[in-house]
Amino acid sequence: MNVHIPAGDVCAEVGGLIEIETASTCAAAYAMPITETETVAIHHAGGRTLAEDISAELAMPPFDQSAMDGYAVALGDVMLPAGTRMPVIGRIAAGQIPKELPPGHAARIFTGAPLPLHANAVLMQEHGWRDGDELVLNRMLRSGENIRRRGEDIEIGDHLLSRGLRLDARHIALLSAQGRASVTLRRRPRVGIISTGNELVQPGLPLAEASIYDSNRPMVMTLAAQAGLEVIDGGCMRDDPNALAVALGELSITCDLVVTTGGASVGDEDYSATAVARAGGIFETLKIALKPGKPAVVGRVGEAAYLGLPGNPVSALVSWLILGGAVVAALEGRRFQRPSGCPMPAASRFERRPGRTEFAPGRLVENSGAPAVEILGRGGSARLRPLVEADGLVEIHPLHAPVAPGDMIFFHRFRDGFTV
Ligand SMILES: Nc1nc2c(c(=O)[nH]1)N[C@H]1C(S)=C(S)[C@@H](COP(=O)(O)OP(=O)(O)OC[C@H]3O[C@@H](n4cnc5c(N)ncnc54)[C@H](O)[C@@H]3O)O[C@H]1N2
Ligand code: MOO
Repeated sequence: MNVHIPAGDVCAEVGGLIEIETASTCAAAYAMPITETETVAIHHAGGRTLAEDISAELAMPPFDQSAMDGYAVALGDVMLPAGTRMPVIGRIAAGQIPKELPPGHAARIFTGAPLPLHANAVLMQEHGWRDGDELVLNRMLRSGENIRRRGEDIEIGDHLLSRGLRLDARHIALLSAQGRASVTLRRRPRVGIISTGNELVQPGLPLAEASIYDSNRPMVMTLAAQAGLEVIDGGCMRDDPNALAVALGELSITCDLVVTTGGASVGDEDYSATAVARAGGIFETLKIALKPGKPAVVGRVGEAAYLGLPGNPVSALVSWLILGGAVVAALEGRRFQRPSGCPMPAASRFERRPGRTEFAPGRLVENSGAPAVEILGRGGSARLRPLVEADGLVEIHPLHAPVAPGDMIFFHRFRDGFTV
């Protein structure tokens, strides 16, 4: 059955265009959260979504230890002044089990080595010198100096990480330090990606007249892979809604999300919504208060979420970051939080009309010694060069028009999380 849900039923409309947040919510509503989990070796878990809550099973540090190369000193409650002398007995390297240190004595010790019993301070080796078997302090030493105490970072039972978290290198380090060789993760979302357009030619083949090379599919496949998804290449298809419907139906059997680029707008040759309907899916055509990335189709085919990105390459990129980010988060059972960007002053004037949130390529520059961002590539949703010359995307508020030099705009540095 073909079901078309008019945009107004679900989405709040603002001046004929829907707000970005509403569009993201609409897109995400079609995603069915993945419930399957799998156990994965810790060094393959980066970028994946945690499916278990993690509590500390190990205190960290696990034992009292030296934070410096130097001398462990059993100084009792007193503070030792510079010039103090004491006998040095023993040597403790990392990994060795120390003997008890009698009060008033010192032992050579190295960073990470366990403190001997009674030692309660470590003198950095730069702060003392050896006179035969004796250590001479050349500065004062207080109890507790240069010691990492057992459990001072983490105590057994502390809550560490919550299910739904996307793991990065910091989390992998913490899990490894806890002795975890593997973790339970949500299965990776599987995304099938198709580009559409009679004008498209595959890179590597000769370019026919009135044709361009397909750049969207490789770009979105790369973005999806960077977001930790399993990517299935659905190929490049002609503007034929029946053939596209068949391809969507096939991909929806194995994929959690099917993405097309092109044909998302209002032209007679824009077939993505028609193809979804012919595949038996449901959809909404969105007109979003977003520049570029105004048109998009969201919906579902079978059990797979569907996302029809606009054909212009920069539009496809922005639309993927905004809508794709929301759909992927929903599939992974995460709450989608669109990165807020970092406030930065604009380096120069940027003319624009109010109404839509605008994303434009931006380059970091220095303005009278202070960092600022220069907006590149005026109005070019089809222009890849400014995108490549940029350090990130600037985000301009819908009502901020025009942008004057020094005005605050929001900068999203490429790879600062704004890669989904
Ligand atoms: N009358 C209107 N026309 C258009 C509107 C509108 O509101 N009213 N919106 C414009 C906007 S904004 C965008 S964005 C585009 C979106 O168009 P479609 O999603 O239908 O995409 P196409 O028409 O198929 O292609 C647009 C453009 O992008 C090129 N393209 C398409 N696929 C690829 C690819 N895989 N690699 C590289 N380039 C691609 C295509 O050749 C076109 O130049 O619609 C506007 N029109
Ligand atoms: O939205 Mo179109 O994406 O302005 O180029």
